[in-house]
Amino acid sequence: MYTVVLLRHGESVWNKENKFAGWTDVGLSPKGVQEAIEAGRYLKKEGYVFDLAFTSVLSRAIKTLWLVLEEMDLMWIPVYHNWRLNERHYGALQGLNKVETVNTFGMEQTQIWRRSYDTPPPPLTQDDPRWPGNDPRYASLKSEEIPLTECLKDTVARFLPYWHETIAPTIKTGKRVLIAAHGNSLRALVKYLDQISDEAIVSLNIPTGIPLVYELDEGLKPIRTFYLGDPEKVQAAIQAVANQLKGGKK
Ligand SMILES: O=C(O)[C@@H](CO)OP(=O)(O)O
Repeated sequence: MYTVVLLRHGESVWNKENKFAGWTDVGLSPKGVQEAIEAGRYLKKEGYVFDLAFTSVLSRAIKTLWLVLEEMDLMWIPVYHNWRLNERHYGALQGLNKVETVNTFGMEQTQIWRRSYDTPPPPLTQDDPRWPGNDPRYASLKSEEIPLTECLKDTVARFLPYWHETIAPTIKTGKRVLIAAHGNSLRALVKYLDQISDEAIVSLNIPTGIPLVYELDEGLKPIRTFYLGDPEKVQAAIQAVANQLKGGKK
């Protein structure tokens, strides 16, 4: 049996302000820093150890991983960064407040952009300052790999090659792996591992800063999955993510 731990970054400044972030490189809020430290403490207390870690190229996931590894006395393990673990690109919604988006475009449309499997938000144009193509961390990407927007289906499509080519083979060598990433890149992985349908994935939400443990069989099929934390608090945190559009006028 293999054990892999997935961790969404701690609360970001834009999670706190309830803004769509996507590939915007926002940092952790003070609460997010605390969540990451507590996740590290909890993992250590429960006896988890990692041989290596994977993360995105976005600071909120990297910083979360740093804090976790510091708490676990594991700052020395190899860490691999890859853009394929980035958050889903939120297109022209990046930077907009979620409730204000509901007020402008309506709940139904906003919910489709936020959670439908295959309808992406409106795209950026390449002259938009939010376009990632001028950012040096994406310099090695082909232009067709740099998203202008993404639905979850697109995130699954760009994430899975990294899973199949790098992460899954690493797990199969027996290495104990931690993946620090984002709400929607982890939803993409959970969808794949648990074979969740396109319809059911709409209502799956992942809370910030709470380790999600997967015990996998030899073929990397899930045997048991659980969050490390008080079940009531975990449920409340999941519900809070689901409720982020609430409070709008339409
Ligand atoms: O803003 C984002 O990039 C994501 C994660 O914070 O938001 P959501 O949960 O609405 O998909």
